[in-house]
Amino acid sequence: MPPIIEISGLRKTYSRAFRQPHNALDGLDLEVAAGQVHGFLGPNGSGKTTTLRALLGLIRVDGGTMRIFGEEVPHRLPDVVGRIGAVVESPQFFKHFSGRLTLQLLAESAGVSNTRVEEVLEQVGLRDAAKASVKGYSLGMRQRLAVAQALLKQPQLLILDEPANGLDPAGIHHMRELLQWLAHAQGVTVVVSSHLLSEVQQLCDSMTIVSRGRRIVDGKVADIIAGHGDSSLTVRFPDAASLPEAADALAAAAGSLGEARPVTAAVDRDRLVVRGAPEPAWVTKTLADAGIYLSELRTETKNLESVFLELTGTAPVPGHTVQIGESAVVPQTAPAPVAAGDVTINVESEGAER
Ligand SMILES: Nc1ncnc2c1ncn2[C@@H]1O[C@H](COP(=O)(O)OP(=O)(O)OP(=O)(O)O)[C@@H](O)[C@H]1O
Repeated sequence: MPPIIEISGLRKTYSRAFRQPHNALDGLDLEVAAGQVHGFLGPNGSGKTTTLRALLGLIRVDGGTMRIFGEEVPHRLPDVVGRIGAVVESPQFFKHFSGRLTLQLLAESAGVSNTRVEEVLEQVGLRDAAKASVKGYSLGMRQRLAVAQALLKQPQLLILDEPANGLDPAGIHHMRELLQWLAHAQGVTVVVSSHLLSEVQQLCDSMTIVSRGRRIVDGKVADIIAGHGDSSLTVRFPDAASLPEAADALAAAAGSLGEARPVTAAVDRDRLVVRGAPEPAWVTKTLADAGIYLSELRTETKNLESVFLELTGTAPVPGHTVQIGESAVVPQTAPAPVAAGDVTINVESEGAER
């Protein structure tokens, strides 16, 4: 099955008063496969919201190609917009309406039944607060209402910008279960941009990490962590004077292992950091054979946060070539954005380009 979202070589430059133009997207590539939760991760200002807004036809881009459900957007957005639900940036609602009335009005205008309103209220956990007016809703409740709104038309693609924003831990848990259920049981493709790395690690099947408007890495979350998750061992001794001797003993023993991947043992202040050891017991035995006894041996496993920091810390600098994948040859000017029309989108200030 072709990807649900395909973006190639996307470029967006913002002009800024009295300053150099800023390349928010510098040849960004993105692919999202069907029926999974895909995390879109990147440091502040790396271009996530710009990408999502471009995809939804809310801003013009300066180059690149984008496809949703195989249709080129923004040209063909009207053909696919009915299959997309999205929440981009802070949702805006009429404060004096209740959550239920808000959804009922939207449902009516979209030709969706009232039964569906009750279903989505239940799904996002707002049933008990459905009668209350939105002005009394917390940020997290508004976020749930926005997701409910995006779900009304039973979209096949759900795009959420920072969905955990404002949610408490129980709300995050609930949202995670809902999004995973939608993807895994209902076959909805869910794209989630987030800063919450541990949340992405728990929520997403696959992810794309971006930095400075470019893709740094993409793939299954578990594979990315495993691929960059070179765990290390921290070894401490009763006497720090043993450190150089221990490092030498491990280096000598590593030479006879004949492993393709070298074992390294580096002294770092009061500890030895060992990488590439076949197993912790190999370190203990090697040191004991050399007459060196350790006081602590700890495995330091990398998580998504350390992988993210490592990858975005070594991100490409502006103007350099893309690291992963090739950007397509792109037109210099993309067609005008299509109005949001009947897509379920919440934006703070539609199309406003500062
Ligand atoms: N309308 C605009 N006018 C000028 N510059 C903009 C505009 N929108 C975004 N930018 C700049 O483009 C870059 C990318 O912004 P964008 O909001 O896409 O990043 P992001 O990854 O979503 O960031 P965050 O995680 O902080 O939301 C930033 O440097 C931002 O300041």
